[in-house]
Amino acid sequence: MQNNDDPVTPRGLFLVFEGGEGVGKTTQWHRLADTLRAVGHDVVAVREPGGTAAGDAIRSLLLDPTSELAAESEALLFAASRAQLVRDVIAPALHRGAIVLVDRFLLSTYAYQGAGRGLPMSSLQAVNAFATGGIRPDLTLLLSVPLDMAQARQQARGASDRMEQEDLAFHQRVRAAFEVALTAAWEGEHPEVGPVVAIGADMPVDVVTVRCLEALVARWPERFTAAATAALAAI
Ligand SMILES: Nc1ncnc2c1ncn2[C@@H]1O[C@H](COP(=O)(O)OP(=O)(O)O)[C@@H](O)[C@H]1O
Ligand SMILES: Cc1cn([C@H]2C[C@H](O)[C@@H](COP(=O)(O)OP(=O)(O)O)O2)c(=O)[nH]c1=O
Repeated sequence: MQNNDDPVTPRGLFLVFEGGEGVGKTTQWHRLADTLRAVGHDVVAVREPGGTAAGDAIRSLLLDPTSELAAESEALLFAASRAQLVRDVIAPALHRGAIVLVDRFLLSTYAYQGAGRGLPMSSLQAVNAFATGGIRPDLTLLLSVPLDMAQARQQARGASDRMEQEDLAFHQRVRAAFEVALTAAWEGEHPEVGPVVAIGADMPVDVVTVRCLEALVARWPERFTAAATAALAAI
């Protein structure tokens, strides 16, 4: 296990999927993991909250519609799950050179607990710096679709959790926060998030996968051209 006195110096690649509910993050996270493994990459795919025994217990508490949590407790629980995931899974995988794909990370906290719940950004940054020990994504793929499409996809998926049950105004604040994260000014103020790239996800699943891979090829051509070629051939 890492501790905060032992800085993480990863060799692998840390990639994050972000966006509101129903944009297709989980679908693309699965597909990208499968596509990369098929061409021989060592891939570790985990989701937040969760991905460890403690994190999965925290996830149940956070998403259970009957849980009554103050906004501050909620933020600390998301951060606790993240702290465990970084130390048990993400940092060790990066050290051995794996590609780590995470379904949600810091940006979700800023959008949901910051914009959604109205907690101060400086507190969230401090708590999360402690939680992550300073480990930073190499790239965040921020998926977006028009609101009506996200809602239709969400309804098709069924049963809603504690966060999904929040009102429309909450989800509009979350959505707006994700959009702001694409601006150069926001990125400049949040170096801990790393670079963020927008992926238009309002297309068939296969096409969105190719878009994700193209974003990776643009940064790391040697590493991802084979996977992108295979994904294109599969359409
Ligand atoms: N590109 C797409 N086109 C049509 N349906 C999709 C697409 N991507 C995902 N879906 C469907 O939409 C629903 C939500 O997708 P999911 O990946 O769970 O979204 P998220 O993780 O962002 O909430 C699922 O039923 C999924 O099968
Ligand atoms: C990681 C994270 C997630 N969340 C929320 C977003 C989701 O509503 C929920 C995770 O549920 P999940 O089912 O994983 O998301 P999705 O349905 O989009 O695939 O937790 C936060 O509020 N803060 C966070 O830091």
